[in-house]
Amino acid sequence: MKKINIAVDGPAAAGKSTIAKLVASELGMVYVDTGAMYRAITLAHLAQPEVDFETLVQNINLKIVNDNGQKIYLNGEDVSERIRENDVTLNVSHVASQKAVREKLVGIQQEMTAAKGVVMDGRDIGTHVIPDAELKVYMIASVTERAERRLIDNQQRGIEANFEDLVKDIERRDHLDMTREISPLVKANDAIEIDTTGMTIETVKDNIITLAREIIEN
Ligand SMILES: Nc1ncnc2c1ncn2[C@@H]1O[C@H](COP(=O)(O)OP(=O)(O)O)[C@@H](O)[C@H]1O
Ligand SMILES: Nc1ccn([C@@H]2O[C@H](COP(=O)(O)OP(=O)(O)O)[C@@H](O)[C@H]2O)c(=O)n1
Repeated sequence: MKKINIAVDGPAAAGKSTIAKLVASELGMVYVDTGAMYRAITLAHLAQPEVDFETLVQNINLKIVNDNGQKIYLNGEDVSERIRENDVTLNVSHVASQKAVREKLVGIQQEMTAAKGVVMDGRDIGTHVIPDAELKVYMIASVTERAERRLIDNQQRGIEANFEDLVKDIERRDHLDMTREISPLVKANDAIEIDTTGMTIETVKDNIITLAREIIEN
């Protein structure tokens, strides 16, 4: 069977991580959430805002454990839940626009995908990290549906949230991510767009599995 990489990109809270994790599990592939890496660097920046980004990323110890899901450790501490909190979410797009940060993380991500067999989700995976990925998916959904989904996520995690603020945050982050200078969020020319508005998780997952199997088996 052919070993492939799958790139899943799209705006905030479109369902990328949820679907990428399920697809990886069903196909026996490794799931990598790159947003978590930008969030972990953001957490480090918030702890030391006076340190420039170049120095920050040189001295950081980031460990990513991908085993049926993903855990992320910052300087030895498991920060997988902490990075979902509002202070990180508010600052992450600014941190992710920094050249030193992107160079460091893209390097790690390209090492992780070199041997193939990875489903990786983010903003620039199909365009910059793995431009030769065998399957590229660009996942979108309406802003209101994305905010409703994130509201439920946050309530389940015990993170304070309300619908109006989530709509604003999602729109603000999408704008920053789509207009930044380095590797902005954009659909790769060869990506397949899936609008998940009104779709169940099962249906989205099955659509991508079908696309992947066609490539793997041919
Ligand atoms: N059709 C769907 N596709 C993907 N996620 C969905 C769908 N319907 C509801 N959800 C929910 O939406 C949320 C999406 O969050 P997440 O996967 O973290 O998005 P992203 O990685 O794009 O930010 C999850 O809580 C998931 O259960
Ligand atoms: N490959 C990536 C992944 C995330 N990011 C940045 O990291 C932020 C958080 O990503 P995420 O996937 O955790 O965001 P959510 O949509 O899950 O809230 C994004 O808003 C981008 O600013 C990026 O620039 N490039």
